[in-house]
Amino acid sequence: MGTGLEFVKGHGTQNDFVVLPDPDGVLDLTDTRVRALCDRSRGLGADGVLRAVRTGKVPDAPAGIDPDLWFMDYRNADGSIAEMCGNGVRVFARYLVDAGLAEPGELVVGTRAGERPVVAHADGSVTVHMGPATVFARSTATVGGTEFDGVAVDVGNPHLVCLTETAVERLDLSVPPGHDPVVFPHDVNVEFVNVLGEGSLRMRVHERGVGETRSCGTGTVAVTAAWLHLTGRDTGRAEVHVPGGQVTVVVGDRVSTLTGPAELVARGELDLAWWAAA
Ligand SMILES: N[C@@H](CCC[C@H](N)C(=O)O)C(=O)O
Repeated sequence: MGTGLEFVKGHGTQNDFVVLPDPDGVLDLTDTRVRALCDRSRGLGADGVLRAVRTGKVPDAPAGIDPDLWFMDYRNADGSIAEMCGNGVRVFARYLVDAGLAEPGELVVGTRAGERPVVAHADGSVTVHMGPATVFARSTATVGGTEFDGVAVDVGNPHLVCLTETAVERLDLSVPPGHDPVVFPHDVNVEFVNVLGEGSLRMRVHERGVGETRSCGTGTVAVTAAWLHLTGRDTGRAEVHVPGGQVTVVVGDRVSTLTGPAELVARGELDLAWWAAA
């Protein structure tokens, strides 16, 4: 490698990220630089940025996370910070293993939602222990003047899940769905879901801080929890089909798991002059 800034590009079910290795926490990752990196015309293009930094070097990391753990400092494409990213953690784990920073198998990743145990499987897929998925309210979303009933779910970050009979392919998600700011004071990720059969869900998502994406890992956990809740159950399993692929979600009493693919597609260097000007 030369003198530029190292990056890795990866995706999980086509939710794509730029990984920036920064073990000592010295990168000045401003929201302007995140926006430039994620821009698909003037940057590398991505839904978000994952800075790989030791937890002890992150001043705003939640208390109680082992300072030696690798911390996923997640940023949305608009530069905003989010608590958690389910597809991002899978890509992050693959990056750590690929870079020799973690052994394949079981590892733990620090996130703003807390520690997340992960299993990096030999076939390239990754299982993430996502913590609890908590249904906390009923609310509504509006798309093109039509109101959809929804269930509010906390998966470390906020989600509004709308199960609907309208084919999700028909919805216009080019603009953010309307939502109730009293229920979601910090904005929200909104999912629309068709039930295909027992344990089989189809989802589209409009992500806070990004726009429509081809997948959202925390969203797949939220839609499974909401579907179970609306069918009178607290625990269960679903295959969730998203535009970018398919993942498996198991919602348990205290913890949910998300299993799906994670692929690294490129590694290279950012031009230092571009970075300085960004
Ligand atoms: N794509 C992610 C979620 C990323 C964060 C989200 N946009 C938010 O602001 O909460 C996932 O895979 O979970």
